[in-house]
Amino acid sequence: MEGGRGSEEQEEAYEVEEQIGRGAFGSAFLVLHKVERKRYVMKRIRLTKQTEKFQRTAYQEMALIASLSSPYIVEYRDGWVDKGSSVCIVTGYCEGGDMANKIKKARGMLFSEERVCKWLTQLLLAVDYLHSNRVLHRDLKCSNIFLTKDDDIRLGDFGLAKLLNAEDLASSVVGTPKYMCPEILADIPYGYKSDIWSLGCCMFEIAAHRPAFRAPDMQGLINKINRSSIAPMPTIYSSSLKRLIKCMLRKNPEHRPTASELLRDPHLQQYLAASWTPSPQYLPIKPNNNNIQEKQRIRRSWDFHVGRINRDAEAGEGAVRQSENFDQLVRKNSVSPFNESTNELLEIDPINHDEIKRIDPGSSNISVLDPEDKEKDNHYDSCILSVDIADEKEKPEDNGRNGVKMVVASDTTKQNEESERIFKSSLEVENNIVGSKDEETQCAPPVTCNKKEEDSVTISVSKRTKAGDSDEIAGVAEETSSISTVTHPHGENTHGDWESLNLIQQRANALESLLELCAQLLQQERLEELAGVLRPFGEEAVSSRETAIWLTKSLMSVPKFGSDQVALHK
Ligand SMILES: Nc1ncnc2c1ncn2[C@@H]1O[C@H](COP(=O)(O)OP(=O)(O)OP(=O)(O)O)[C@@H](O)[C@H]1O
Repeated sequence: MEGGRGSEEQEEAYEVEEQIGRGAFGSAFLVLHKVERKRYVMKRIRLTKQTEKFQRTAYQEMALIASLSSPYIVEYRDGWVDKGSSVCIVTGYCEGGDMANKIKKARGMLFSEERVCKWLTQLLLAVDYLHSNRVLHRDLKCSNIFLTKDDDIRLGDFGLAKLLNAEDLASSVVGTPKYMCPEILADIPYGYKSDIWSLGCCMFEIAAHRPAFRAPDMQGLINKINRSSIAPMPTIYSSSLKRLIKCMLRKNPEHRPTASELLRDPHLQQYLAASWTPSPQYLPIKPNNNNIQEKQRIRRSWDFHVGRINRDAEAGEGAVRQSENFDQLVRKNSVSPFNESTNELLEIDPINHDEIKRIDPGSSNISVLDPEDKEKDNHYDSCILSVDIADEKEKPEDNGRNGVKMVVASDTTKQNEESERIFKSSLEVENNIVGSKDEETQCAPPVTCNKKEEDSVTISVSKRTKAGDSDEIAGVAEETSSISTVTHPHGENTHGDWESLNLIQQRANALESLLELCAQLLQQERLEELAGVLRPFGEEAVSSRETAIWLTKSLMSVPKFGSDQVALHK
């Protein structure tokens, strides 16, 4: 990277094929490397500050950009300062174009859950890579997210904002107000969590094909951003995905998870495993302590859960054999708490979905990540509760049929016999809209795998809807919803308090998720499916009255907490 003659030679290595863009800060060209015969994109960014000091900064920034390399960021090829008036940066050419265009071209046809989750994972890997190298992107938007011909992400234009002067940047923010984060509005410096906000805005847009924040006027927009008031996302997406996007858009930057915390979410594990960098650092589950008995208990539960142990024998009298569909569903939607090669029990270490109290490492422009802070990330207790509306379109026998399947399961709770009586029974209901009805009641094992949580409640609802083969789905086709997690850092509260709190939280979340689902089905007038969801609470199964009594009792019997101790799930 040299100025003067050196830069001319560098520029001569490329043949300009066409100008592909002209923005406020300069121009973009599609160029061909004369020797490599490979296409690149050359961006010429005008330097507004001509001082020697600023040129030095420009070189430093380019050196930084040049030193970064990740499978999910646009490859840097070359860079120079052109006769002191502009910076030229040559990067890899992404044949798939940018995400803003991709959304436009889709013309309302939503992308599949799998595709959105893959993109989210790859973007998080890119952002985590930048942040681990203490680089802020500062200009994350759909038009800076590129796609390869294989539909993989390449994040572009990172770090460039630093080369632009403050006025230009301010005007660019005004030019793209939908990406403004609350801290910018509050005059708090842009930090790592501001990148997370912008990524949340991008992900919302990718999922919903419309901006996360929209208002008829600027004041309305600012109000919405300040309240972090986002419109609902399309119902085809799982609540796990929606939850991940929503938590990136929390108003308080400290409450937004980091990219690496998001990557540890169980919902993204399969996409992470398929990525170029399936680093163990993102595993949500970590080696547990040496409690052998506890390990055996969980191993047994797990084997039972995935059907390795005969359920009839395990569940005892009254149990009914579960359908093959249920087994497939459970396996498909479960993350094993074991390292299957070493048989080692692992512990779920999810993101703290609601109240991660971290110091934002990016509260100043570029700051050092605190290694101790990273350490702390590994010390969250957790419990899991899920309401899953799973896609079952892969099953040939279900092709094109609609139905609802519901499973309610709970681990034993020593403290509460009544809850055990009600929730130890697992209910499976299949309500086939087109044809045959098939109802079974079945005991199911616990799904949670946190050694500290004796009590867990899992409600899992799978719903089959007709889904096309196309990757881009119009309308409702599939849903896989939610793993709600309550976590807390060690030491903030007494263990007993947290156990009770988690228990209440799980129950409240279970109820909330169930009600949300029912309301949604009612609103969409999917009454038969609604009936299927509610059937387990009817006379012949678990009565709604009993459930209500049990929930009320358990909520009334818990100790009171100070408001600062309560991590509420939203
Ligand atoms: N690495 C790349 N691969 C493929 N296309 C690219 C690449 N970089 C930029 N482009 C395309 O070139 C065009 C111009 O890009 P450029 O970044 O200069 O402008 P912009 O995205 O419109 O504006 P800005 O990023 O300044 O807001 C856009 O259509 C963009 O999709």
